[in-house]
Amino acid sequence: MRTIAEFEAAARERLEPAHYDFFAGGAGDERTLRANEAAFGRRSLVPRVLRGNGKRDLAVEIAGSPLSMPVLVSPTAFHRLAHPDGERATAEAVAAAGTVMVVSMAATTAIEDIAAAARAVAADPSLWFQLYLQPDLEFTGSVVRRAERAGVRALVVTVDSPVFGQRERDHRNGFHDLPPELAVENMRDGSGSVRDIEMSAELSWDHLAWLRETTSLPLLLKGILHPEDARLAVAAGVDGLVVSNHGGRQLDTAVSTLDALPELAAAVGGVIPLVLDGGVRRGTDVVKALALGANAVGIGRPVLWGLAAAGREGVAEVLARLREELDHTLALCGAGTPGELTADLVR
Ligand SMILES: Cc1cc2nc3c(=O)[nH]c(=O)nc-3n(C[C@H](O)[C@H](O)[C@H](O)COP(=O)(O)O)c2cc1C
Ligand SMILES: CCCCC(=O)C(=O)O
Repeated sequence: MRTIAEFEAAARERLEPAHYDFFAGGAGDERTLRANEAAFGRRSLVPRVLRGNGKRDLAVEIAGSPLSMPVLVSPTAFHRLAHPDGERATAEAVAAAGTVMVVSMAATTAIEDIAAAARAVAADPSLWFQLYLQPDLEFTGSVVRRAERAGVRALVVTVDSPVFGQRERDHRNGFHDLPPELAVENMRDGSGSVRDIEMSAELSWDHLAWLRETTSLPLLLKGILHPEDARLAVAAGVDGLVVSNHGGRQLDTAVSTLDALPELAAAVGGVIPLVLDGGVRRGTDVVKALALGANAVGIGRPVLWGLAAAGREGVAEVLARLREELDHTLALCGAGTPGELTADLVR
């Protein structure tokens, strides 16, 4: 299998239909889900030539973490629904590839076990932890302490989910919960019972200020689309933003991330890094996002397709293909590094 589309087809064959739909689906009419990919298709590259870039270097640094390429793994829930090895397999493949895995708060493996798996293949792996701020701040604080002790290098606070998106496929399939043998392991409280993740519309910048006080880890906000929110985030001392519409799973008809990117890049003016996710499937997509102002991209579903199709090897293969395509596209655009990509290369 060479392309992410082929991995998706293989994953679809293997997965229970309701689980495939949970991974693949989006909110409402899935307009935003489609728009993310379509936005890359609407743009063309205008390559430069004779630039003398025989040796390319894909490495970047984001929020203090080194990445071997400007592609990280966005947080996705329930990896053990995709493959029995679940998040451990993902962590091994991502650590071996030298990039960042953002572990979902809704992982089906405990953060300590994910960190151990990553450390078994790389001396100093970069794991970030995604957090839904819980209205119970004391419990939120205990999850943060746990992630810190496990050695995560940044927190990614998802802010696009004041309520859970309406996913019609899940309603139709009656898919609402994990099977009884799986649990959201990072939501265990002191007594060992597993709490439900609460989405809360009460959350405000005050809660973020509390989090900023409670940890010294770099903080990124995930799910920023409005430039004014980007400015507020900079003012709040946030260390980075993930330009995301949750892969079209929250607000349907929300702007595609690539369309939102230029205004967000202008709003932050390079003061903090921007990671874009949603619809990235090819090396050319990565180049377009970087040229229009992202410092890196995140991939969600492609990792799940690799994992479902072939476990750790499948995730490794998805990352290897994207790296190869990115390197190839840089060469064809006359660029030697991600930093050389500029907006004039995109129409
Ligand atoms: C099955 C699935 C589960 C997800 N779970 C989470 C999650 O737990 N936390 C979160 O912040 N985002 C979650 N996301 C959103 C991803 O982090 C990311 O924004 C999105 O998948 C990017 O789009 P892409 O799948 O087109 O690459 C999930 C996405 C999918 C597809
Ligand atoms: C409570 C699980 C949240 C998973 C999630 O964020 C998603 O499915 O998009």
